[in-house]
Amino acid sequence: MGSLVDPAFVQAPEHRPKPTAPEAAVGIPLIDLSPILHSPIPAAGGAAPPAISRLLAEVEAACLEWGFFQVINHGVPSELLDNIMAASKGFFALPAEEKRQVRRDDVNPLGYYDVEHTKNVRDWKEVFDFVVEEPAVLPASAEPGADEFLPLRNRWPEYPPGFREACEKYAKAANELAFKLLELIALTLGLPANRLNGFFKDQSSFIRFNHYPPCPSPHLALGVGRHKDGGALTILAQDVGGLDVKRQSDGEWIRVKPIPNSYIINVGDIIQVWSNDKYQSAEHRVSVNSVGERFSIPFFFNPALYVMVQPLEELIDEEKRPAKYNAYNWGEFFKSRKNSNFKKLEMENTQIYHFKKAV
Ligand SMILES: O=C(O)CCC(=O)C(=O)O
Ligand SMILES: [Fe+2]
Repeated sequence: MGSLVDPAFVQAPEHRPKPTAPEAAVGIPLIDLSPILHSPIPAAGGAAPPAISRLLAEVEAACLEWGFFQVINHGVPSELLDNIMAASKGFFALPAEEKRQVRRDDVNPLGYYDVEHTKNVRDWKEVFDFVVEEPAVLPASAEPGADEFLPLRNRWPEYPPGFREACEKYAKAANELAFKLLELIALTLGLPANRLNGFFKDQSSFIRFNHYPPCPSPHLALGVGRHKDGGALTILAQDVGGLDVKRQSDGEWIRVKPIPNSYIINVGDIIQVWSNDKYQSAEHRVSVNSVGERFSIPFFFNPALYVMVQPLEELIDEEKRPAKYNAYNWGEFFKSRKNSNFKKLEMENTQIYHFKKAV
C-alpha cells in the first residue's frame, strides 16, 4: 500500500492527529436513561421523582463539562440499529456506478457523496444522507435553480433490498429518542419540558451514513476534520472507535470508547445559542486508520429551516445575563454549511461566533 494521499486530504500540521489518541482514564460521561424508559418525562423539573432528578443532574453536568455523553437503555430497539447498519454496509459495498445513481448534486443536497470537505480540507470518507421528514408539498418556488436548498427530497437506491424500510424504521425510533433528550435538556435549563419542541415542527433533521475506508496515511488525513455540529443535537451510532472529542478542560483530543448498543450524544451549536452559552457545542473529529474500515450513523436533530435561532428569552436578563448572540436563520446557516462541504471554497465556513454580539 502506498504511503501518499492526494494533497486535498492533507491536514495542516497543527490539525493532524497524533499517532495514538490517548485513552482517557475518565472519558465522556455514560448516562443510563432507564428512569425515562417506561415512565413519562415530567412537565417541569421541580416535580420530578428522585431517579429523574438524578438523571437531570447527570445530563446537566455532561452538557456543562463535555457537551458530549453516551447513553444506554435509550429505548431504540437494537434490531433497528442492526438493520440500518447492515443497510449502510450493503450500500457502500455496491459498485461506484451504482452508488452514483443516487449522487448528491447542485440542486438536491441529499444522497450519496464522496468528496466532502470540512473547513476546506477533503474528508477521507463517503456518505449517504436522507431527511427524517420530507416536506409534504414542494414549496411553489422550488423549481430547479430557484433555490438549491428547498427540495429536500430523499433519494432511495434500488439496492440493497429493504434499504428504505430499514432507514425509515430507524429514523422513527431515533426521532423519539431525540425528543426525549430535547425535553431533558429543556428541564436542565429550568424550562418546561416541551419548551423547545415547537421549533421541530417541520424539522430539517437528517441521518447520515458515514463510511471511512482504511487510509494509507492516517497521520496526515482525517475521516472528518475538526468541527462543531451546527444543529441542535446529534445522536451517533458507531461500529468501531475513531471519534475524538476535544476535552474542554485542557483542549486534549480524547477517543470515545465504543460501547455496544449505546449512542453518543452531543450538544450542537443551536443548543449553545439557545442556552446563551451555558452549554458548549464541543469540537470533534474522526481519525482513520490504515487497517480497518469504520461505519457511523449520526442523526442530526435540526429545527425547521425557517426557525430564527437566538438565546431563549427566559434565560436572558438585560442587566445580569444579556443575550450573547444576534438571531440568525437556521435555513441560511444550514445552506451555507452544506455548500461549503460540497465545494472547496476560499473562505471560512459559517460559525455561530459570526453572530456573537459585540460586548
Ligand atoms: O463518524 C463519527 O463518529 C462522527 C461524524 C461527525 O462528527 C459528523 O458527521 O458530523
Ligand atoms: Fe460532527
